[in-house]
Amino acid sequence: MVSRLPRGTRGRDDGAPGVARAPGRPQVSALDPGLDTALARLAETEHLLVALDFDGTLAPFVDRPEDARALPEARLAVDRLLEVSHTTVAYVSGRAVDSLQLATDAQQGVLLVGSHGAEYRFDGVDAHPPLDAEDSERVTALARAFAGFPDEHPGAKIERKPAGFAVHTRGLDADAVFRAENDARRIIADVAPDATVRDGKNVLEFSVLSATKGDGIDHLRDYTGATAVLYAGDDVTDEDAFAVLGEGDLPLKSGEGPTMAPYRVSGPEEVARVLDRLATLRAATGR
Ligand SMILES: O=P(O)(O)OC[C@H]1O[C@H](O[C@H]2O[C@H](CO)[C@@H](O)[C@H](O)[C@H]2O)[C@H](O)[C@@H](O)[C@@H]1O
Repeated sequence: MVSRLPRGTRGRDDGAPGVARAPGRPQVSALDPGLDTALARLAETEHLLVALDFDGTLAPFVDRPEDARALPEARLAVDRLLEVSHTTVAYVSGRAVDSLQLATDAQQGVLLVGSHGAEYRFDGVDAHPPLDAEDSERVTALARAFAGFPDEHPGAKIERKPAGFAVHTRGLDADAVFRAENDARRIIADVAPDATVRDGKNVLEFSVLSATKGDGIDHLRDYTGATAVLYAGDDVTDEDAFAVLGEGDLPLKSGEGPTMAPYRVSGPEEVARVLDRLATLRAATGR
């Protein structure tokens, strides 16, 4: 359901004369007043969990998944949040947890949720997907079935994950995307018809597990004892995370597209601005 969608302002009052800002900090700019009020309320909570999707939320999209990096100002805002007590930051991604660790160069203390809620790395301890023998066989069979895929679909890339694969089509023309996705869906239907299939931005993903980012948020909430959660995400799979948020939490959509999140900003730059503002508000509570 698409509900009211207050939007962060874009470019309004940026770099106003006389407004001092620390190097690397996002430019000072007024946020949507409704969003700013919600951030101020959130900052007052006893234990705050700030859970952040990565690609499209902290990091702009790039052609090669291994090249994606968070905007420096987003990273700096996370650093500021990590300095405040009773505040936990988590990265929650469709990436495998190893890939997420590499791409984020995750700061000490940041909790990681990978593979859409199937993998966790909390305080240096890994919890891997509980693949039984049958699941493992299905992953192996899929690997075999997709072995020739990049040759049959030049430009398409396969990204391996512990419980499945992503078929990347960024940069292909519409016909090639259509053929690649059709072919991938056919292979999955033949080899692992029960697999979970997810559409993303220029990517088709499939997993022999059915965990969602909503499971990831529930687990993070239990683990941290968080009394309120900000979750920011840009893609369809982030709707699973928004769906488990409730009273007192703050769902924030990054970028275009339908969403159930009541707050929206235009993309990673504005997400960084929101996080910086939240860090300021949270620090001002004296924690
Ligand atoms: O849940 P997320 O952190 O948003 O991860 C979703 C997928 O992100 C990555 O793919 C996307 O970003 C790439 C780098 O910018 C881009 O090339 C690709 O087109 C996007 O779909 C990642 O590679 C996937 O594993 C994630 O599931």
